[in-house]
Amino acid sequence: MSTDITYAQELDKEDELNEFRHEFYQSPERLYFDGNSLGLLSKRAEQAVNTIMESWKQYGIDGWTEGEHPWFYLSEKLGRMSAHLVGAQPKEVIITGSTTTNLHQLTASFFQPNGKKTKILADELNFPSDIYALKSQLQLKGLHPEEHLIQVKSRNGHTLETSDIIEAMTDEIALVVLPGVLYRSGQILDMKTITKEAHKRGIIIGFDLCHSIGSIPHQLNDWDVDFAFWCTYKHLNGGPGSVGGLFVHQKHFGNHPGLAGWFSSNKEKQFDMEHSLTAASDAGAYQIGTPHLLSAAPLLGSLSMFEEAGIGKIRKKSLLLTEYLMNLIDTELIDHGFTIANPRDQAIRGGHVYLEHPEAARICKALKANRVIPDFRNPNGIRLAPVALYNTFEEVWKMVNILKSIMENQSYKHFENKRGVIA
Ligand SMILES: Cc1ncc(COP(=O)(O)O)c(C=O)c1O
Ligand SMILES: Nc1ccccc1C(=O)C[C@H](N)C(=O)O
Repeated sequence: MSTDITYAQELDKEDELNEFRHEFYQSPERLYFDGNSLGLLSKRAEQAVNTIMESWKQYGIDGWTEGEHPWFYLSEKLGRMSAHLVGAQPKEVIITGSTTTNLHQLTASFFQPNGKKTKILADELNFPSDIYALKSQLQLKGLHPEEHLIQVKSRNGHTLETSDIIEAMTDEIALVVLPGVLYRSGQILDMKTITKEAHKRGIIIGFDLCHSIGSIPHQLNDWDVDFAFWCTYKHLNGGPGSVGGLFVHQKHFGNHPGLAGWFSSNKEKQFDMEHSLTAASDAGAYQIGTPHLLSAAPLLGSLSMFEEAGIGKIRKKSLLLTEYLMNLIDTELIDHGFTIANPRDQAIRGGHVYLEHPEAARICKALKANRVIPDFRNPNGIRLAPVALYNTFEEVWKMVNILKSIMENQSYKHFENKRGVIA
């Protein structure tokens, strides 16, 4: 592979998603590689917020049923628009809540300790919020997390072995909750095999898709996954705090939600104001209260880009970008003490590259001072996400060369090797 910038420029010419980049607000002097933490704003997402504001302006309360996107049906509509990203039937997805509140809802609904089966299986590498939620759900059922939450260990601190996960599925496990893609190493778990093995043992299984949705394809319905949940502010570019999503397999339709509210209702019945809930007959049943419309609105714009681009093309470009980035790191940064700690194998490599370095915290600060935006993850990780819809190969080239000069001139030493508040 050539390390010349002209090679990167050639790759950009062949990029079939090229046009989408111009739809995002990209500052010309900034190189943004943090789309796995907060995706960039697109003009379509901005426009969609204006459209919802306009219906509020024009219709007041009647915006629930009037206007371009009647609010009463927006969560369902956005669910249908997201279904192809997770391989779901349209009615299996709803846009609602946040990652953590959806996990609470789904655990309250699907974790039914019974007889010997009283434990939840998770892993030791998942994002803390999921672990906090699972522990508190156990406590609500009067179960001690120290005893009832089992966390699969990682052999190398970065990845999980499918065989270790399966081995941990003992006859005491009632529920498994795992990430689809690990937030640090970017490893993709074999959701299909793990689901099959869980079901063989009579265990319900759900996945956190925060780092996989919009980055890799999924086949949740075919894989027979029981439930999944995710945020929409990373690869889906819904904006800070945008409304999350969840999937419930159609085989569970008709069950009562663990945490009910009037938006769990069948829509025809909702305004009958009865005190006994008739829950929606699809994933809509897992909604609770009034949708956060202004935080859902950007998704109308951003999801339309995914419908047009298609997750297949997005994944293809993402793999080329991360391959190119790793190759450049191998050749240009070899002498500077970096380790590529994400899997290289395409079958289990997610959408970002994870570098480790003992000086990672201050290297990230030096990158930011040079207008390159990575993110730092404790204790020594640098995440770099070249995003298919808006990053170019040339940007990857520039970023690696800036990183190289920071290492060569040791300018990172001007900063303290300590994380900031957020990263
Ligand atoms: C894997 C994972 N789960 C949960 C969360 C937290 O979710 P939220 O703050 O959207 O509830 C994040 C990131 O914030 C995450 O990366
Ligand atoms: N929600 C946030 C709010 C503020 C700062 C970061 C986040 C993240 O989403 C971090 C992300 N979950 C991560 O994988 O590190």
